[in-house]
Amino acid sequence: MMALLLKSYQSLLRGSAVPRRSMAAARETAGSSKKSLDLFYDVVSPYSWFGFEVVCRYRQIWNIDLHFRPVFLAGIMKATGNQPPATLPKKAEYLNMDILRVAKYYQVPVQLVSDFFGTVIQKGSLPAMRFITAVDASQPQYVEPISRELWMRIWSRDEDIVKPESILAAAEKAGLPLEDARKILEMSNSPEIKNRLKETTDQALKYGAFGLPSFVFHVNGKPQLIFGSDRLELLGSLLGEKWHGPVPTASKL
Ligand SMILES: N[C@@H](CCC(=O)N[C@@H](CS)C(=O)NCC(=O)O)C(=O)O
Repeated sequence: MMALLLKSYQSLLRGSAVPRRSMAAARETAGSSKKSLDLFYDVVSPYSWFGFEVVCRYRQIWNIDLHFRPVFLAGIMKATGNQPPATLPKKAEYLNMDILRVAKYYQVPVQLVSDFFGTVIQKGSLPAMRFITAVDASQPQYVEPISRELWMRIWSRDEDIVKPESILAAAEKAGLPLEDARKILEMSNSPEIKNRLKETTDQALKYGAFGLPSFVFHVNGKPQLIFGSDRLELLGSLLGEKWHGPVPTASKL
């Protein structure tokens, strides 16, 4: 396991992880019947969690080749001059209701955080998103469960996601062996991983992202961006697929 981990880290250092976009373009031109969909997300964002869970549910139904693209939301906000919506008091009031309604409707166990400013704005998510990026570079099969466990911490149980022990606890819950998790945590502070997260964030910005979740798919080689977990019906329609509600297995297909 560790040998595998080191091998993928070495290949990352050699730069073999860089041309990820050209791989997606190649998949499209190869005429694969699977539709490629990039999901740009940050675990600091509860709406990203909604989008993440619903597209995971639709992966088989829509025959999607789903690519998790961890990014840094604060970087997107800074680069675009956007503000987290909840920093506007009236919006924050509304969002506190909206998030709980959507959580129930989408069946994702989101709860409000007790200290929005301290948790989301001040602490943020940089160490967590660097860790997910390092997992993506070394053991990508864990990106989905680790992202989910980090969301469970911050947006369901109101727990920390930036301390090393918090990240390791999430990794353990996701089934990543502790020894691997420690190595990946160390690797997450390397310039390569910092750059990789920055590159993915820049890529989202190039597609036109200003917030999260952002979904990108390609039509005739042209990227199409969709913002929001409330635009999944539209996303399905653009992919030529049918929307069966946020919990498709529970509905009549
Ligand atoms: N209506 C969208 C809202 C998504 C949203 O508010 N995302 C936040 C992060 S949690 C964001 O990046 N907002 C940027 C903006 O609203 O301009 C949804 O339902 O998903």
